[in-house]
Amino acid sequence: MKLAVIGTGYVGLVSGVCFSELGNDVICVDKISSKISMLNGGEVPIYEPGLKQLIAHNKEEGRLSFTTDLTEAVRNSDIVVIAVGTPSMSNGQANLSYIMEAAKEIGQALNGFKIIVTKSTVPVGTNEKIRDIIAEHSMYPFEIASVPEFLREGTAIEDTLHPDRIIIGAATEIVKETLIELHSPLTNNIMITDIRSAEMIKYASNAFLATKISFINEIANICEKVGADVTQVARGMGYDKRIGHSFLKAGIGYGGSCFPKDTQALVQIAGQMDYDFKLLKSVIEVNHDQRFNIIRKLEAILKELSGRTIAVWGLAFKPETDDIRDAPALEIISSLLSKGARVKAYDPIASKNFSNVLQHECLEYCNNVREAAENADALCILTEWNEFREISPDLIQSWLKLPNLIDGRNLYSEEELKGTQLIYYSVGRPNMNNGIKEQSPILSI
Ligand SMILES: NC(=O)c1ccc[n+]([C@@H]2O[C@H](COP(=O)([O-])OP(=O)(O)OC[C@H]3O[C@@H](n4cnc5c(N)ncnc54)[C@H](O)[C@@H]3O)[C@@H](O)[C@H]2O)c1
Ligand SMILES: O=c1ccn([C@@H]2O[C@H](COP(=O)(O)OP(=O)(O)O[C@H]3O[C@H](CO)[C@@H](O)[C@H](O)[C@H]3O)[C@@H](O)[C@H]2O)c(=O)[nH]1
Repeated sequence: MKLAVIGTGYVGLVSGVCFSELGNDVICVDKISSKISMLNGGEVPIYEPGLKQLIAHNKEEGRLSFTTDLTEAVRNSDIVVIAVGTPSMSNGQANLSYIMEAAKEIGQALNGFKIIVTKSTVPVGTNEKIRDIIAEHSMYPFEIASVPEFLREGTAIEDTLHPDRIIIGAATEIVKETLIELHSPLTNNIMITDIRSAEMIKYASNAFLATKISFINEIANICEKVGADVTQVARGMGYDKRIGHSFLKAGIGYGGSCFPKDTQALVQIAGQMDYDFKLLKSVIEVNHDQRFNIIRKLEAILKELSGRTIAVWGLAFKPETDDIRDAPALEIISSLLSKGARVKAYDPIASKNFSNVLQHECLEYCNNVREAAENADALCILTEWNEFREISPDLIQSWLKLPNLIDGRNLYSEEELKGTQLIYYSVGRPNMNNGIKEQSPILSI
């Protein structure tokens, strides 16, 4: 099949290259000419493991190309995939301006029957608006479909080539049949549904996963008070098949380009229909507060942060990505700076993106873990990069001026801390001091 994919962010690029890998002819379009020049020159504007090689392979095979010319791409395709951004507006609602603009341009470009598939995450009813806008600008017949995307950054190719499920929201047989044929090499688990339900499945899935994270973070906060270990609690809970192990890692809260924006958008979608989504509002509030536990823990140890030097390892919202959209590190570092601390930050690949949005005279971007940690009054770990796991707590202690380690991702085990003189605060686990576990007071029962 011939596909035009509009937008070369994570979703457009990864799904475009994966469709190409399946043997389809794919033209990826972006209005940002620098992105297209990079892609044509063999560079990839985002960091995603394996993506560069897969793009190169499919370009060589002659099945994948990049252009800024949306009209030409649409005219040479049977299926047009919309994968443009739907960022948050200041009130939390999804900004649909890129979607509407793309729909208009697609409508103007149509030159015969095509299926227009929306992969962007959009509020319920948006695909119907897309249909109206295209119809307004085109005299050719077309059909629409909602095929939401569930890939995760960092494992995007694996997720796309081996998805848990494909959701196809469509109204007519021709669309259902064509899209089943397109996706069937990926999985047998293809669910056909109506367009509005497909749109809602995406938001409900992200909201549910975000809820799991906020739930376990609250359990972690209680574990700290009662002297239990949240990693053990999550493990024990996860053995129940109805609960499962995934998305029960306590930490500093979720970030990234999706959960924060999609949870906010779903609250707004509900609100517009006069429904107060109380549970999701709490999930968002808990998530926002969780990142400040890092500050509270630092203050518990150091009291005053003004004049202190704090090392930070990890700026990306999660490992294996250079994406810093809504990364907890942004607010944590901003808070440290506002309290008068000096921050030495290191991330294996996200420092450049981070420094584009956060510059401060007291914020220094370091070239490696040691440079960041040396002579600091405390080290905070904010992203669980494997590179950090490999560094022993002993070595960290030898680099720091004061032996304070705040581990926001529970990287180290009790065993690894034994024998060190570190004061170690993690998430939802007993604090360690000089290699010894601190006992919480026993509950009066
Ligand atoms: N990032 C993810 O991991 C992920 C996963 C699943 C779903 N989603 C959803 O997919 C959508 C895209 O996300 P993303 O992170 O890939 O977006 P992004 O914002 O990183 O990239 C979107 C790209 O679309 C381009 N664009 C916008 N309007 C255009 C137009 N009219 N013509 C050509 N190009 C245009 C922009 O220049 C940009 O490069 C969002 O709705 C998002 O919520 C994202
Ligand atoms: O147990 C967990 C799991 C995740 N996180 C955090 O949650 C955020 C999101 O992680 P993840 O879901 O792995 O990354 P994303 O790439 O944002 O992917 C999510 O958002 C995408 C965009 O909608 C969806 O397509 C994916 O299915 C969905 O997992 C990150 O900050 C993680 O640190 C936790 O704190 N604890």
